[in-house]
Amino acid sequence: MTYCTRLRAALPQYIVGKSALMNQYVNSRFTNYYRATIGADFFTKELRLDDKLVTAQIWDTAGTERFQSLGAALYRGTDCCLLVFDVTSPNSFHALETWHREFLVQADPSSPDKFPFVVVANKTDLEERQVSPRQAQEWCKSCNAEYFETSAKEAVNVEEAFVQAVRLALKHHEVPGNKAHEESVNLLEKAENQHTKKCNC
Ligand SMILES: Nc1nc2c(ncn2[C@@H]2O[C@H](COP(=O)(O)OP(=O)(O)OP(=O)(O)O)[C@@H](O)[C@H]2O)c(=O)[nH]1
Repeated sequence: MTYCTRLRAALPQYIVGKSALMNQYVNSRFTNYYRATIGADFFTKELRLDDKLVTAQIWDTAGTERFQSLGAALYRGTDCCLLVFDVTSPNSFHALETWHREFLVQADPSSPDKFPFVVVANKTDLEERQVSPRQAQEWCKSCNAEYFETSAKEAVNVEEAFVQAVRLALKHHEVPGNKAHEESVNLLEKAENQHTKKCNC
């Protein structure tokens, strides 16, 4: 059975390493080269979770673009949101509050207080850390978000963070009445049709 779920990396306007995290998770690669994301990038990743084959759609949104300008359509139907900050940038950490709030406004989930968030503290390989794990964990507790410390550069905890996001996304997706439920089912049908076509060729 194939499950299809959607995640978004909705992130503050700092170059916190969103694309690097994606690249590490999807392609097992890292580069020091910086290329700004324009609009949003889209990736898929297939993974086996327990007995289920899951296709995760992961959206990497541009950190330099105003959140609102991307439009609610991009955020609706999301099953889980990853909020990323850079542990060497207190500003990127403080911006999480705004991104968290704005995401809920734009995505407009059926039960905002139950919507799953994963907070990712990235660039932990750097020595000039300025946001402590305790500080970050306290904030996560206040909004019921799960917390991971990562280094996209050294491939530390990246897979763990994404896999947990997929688990939470599936759980959210399976709750009838969630807006994401219907949209994801449509996506699943599309994927199956494509698969049949491929097999017939
Ligand atoms: N040392 C270190 N550098 C990192 C890490 N992750 C990303 N970087 C670097 O940080 C810079 C920005 O990374 P990106 O992944 O492009 O950042 P982004 O958040 O996607 O930026 P936008 O696309 O502008 O939103 C790049 O030069 C990366 O090489 C990390 O874990 N450790």
